[in-house]
Amino acid sequence: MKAAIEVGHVVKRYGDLTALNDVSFSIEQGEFFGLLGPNGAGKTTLISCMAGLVRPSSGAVNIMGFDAHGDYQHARRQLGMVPQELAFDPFFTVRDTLRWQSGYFGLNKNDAWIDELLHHLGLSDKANANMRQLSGGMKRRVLVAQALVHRPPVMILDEPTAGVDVELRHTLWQFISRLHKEGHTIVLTTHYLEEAEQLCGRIAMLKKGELIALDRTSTLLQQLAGVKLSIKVYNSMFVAALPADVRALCAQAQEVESQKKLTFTLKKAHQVEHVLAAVRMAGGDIEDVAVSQADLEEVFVRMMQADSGLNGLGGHA
Ligand SMILES: Nc1ncnc2c1ncn2[C@@H]1O[C@H](COP(=O)(O)OP(=O)(O)OP(=O)(O)O)[C@@H](O)[C@H]1O
Repeated sequence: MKAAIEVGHVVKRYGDLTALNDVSFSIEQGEFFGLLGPNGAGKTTLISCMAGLVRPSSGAVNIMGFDAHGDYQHARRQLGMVPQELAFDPFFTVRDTLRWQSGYFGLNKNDAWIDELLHHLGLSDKANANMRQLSGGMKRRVLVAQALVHRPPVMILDEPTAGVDVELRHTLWQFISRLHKEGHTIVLTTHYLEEAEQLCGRIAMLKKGELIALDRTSTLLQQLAGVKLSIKVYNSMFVAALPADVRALCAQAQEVESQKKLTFTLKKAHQVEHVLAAVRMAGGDIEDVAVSQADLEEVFVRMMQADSGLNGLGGHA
């Protein structure tokens, strides 16, 4: 079976800036795939390459076997894209907006499907409202409907729930999950790691234009996370005396009301005792200890701040 999306050695340069540096991976049909990375990592550039909106400096993207640039018409038909930006003709009604988009794909009798989309996105009673009369959240629902008017097998969502209220987020995810169950391939960029953790089967992480991790969500969590150990200490002068292996496990050190809170990300539970013993040996006066399962947020922060550990935090109170 051909891949839903094949990204092959994609490089994108803007002048001196390399926004994407030799990125390669493929997404199978039917996957729910997450693309994560901090601001400026290259996520939007990459999905714009997928949608044929940005031309790679070198390399290529294929959508269901069609070159996103060389065969734009065919590739675009396979793809529904929900962009970050809200951009509509304010004088169009919701229905006109969706009819216009259908016409772009040569679909002139698409009202039955448009009605279905409006229904599932809770927009039926807004069908004849002008776009400018809609709230931001409603406009975002129309963006989703617009991406789906031509029933594309592959759907790309660029931070679809940014700034959206809880209810809409819930409605959207219910609908997107349904599409996924029906066999659609879904690619999602998000800053809400919780969403990615719950929804995505695999996750790719981008950092400064490079692909730094790509794995099943569960594997990524197992391999890189594990246990989170937080300790509160009165006196943190001891930090400098901690052995290097323990310092390297420290993901975060912060001041909380004249106390120091150190957070360690550990792969195995038995390391908890090792860290606590090292803190005591170094003269740390432990006030409180909390152990919990690490989540994707920690994996992400850790990977993005790779080798930071206690460096730069000085280890002083
Ligand atoms: N048209 C452009 N011209 C010049 N530089 C650009 C252009 N588009 C993006 N960039 C730069 O490329 C880099 C990657 O940007 P991109 O928008 O892809 O990141 P992102 O991961 O989507 O970030 P965010 O989470 O903030 O949306 C950034 O440094 C950005 O400033």
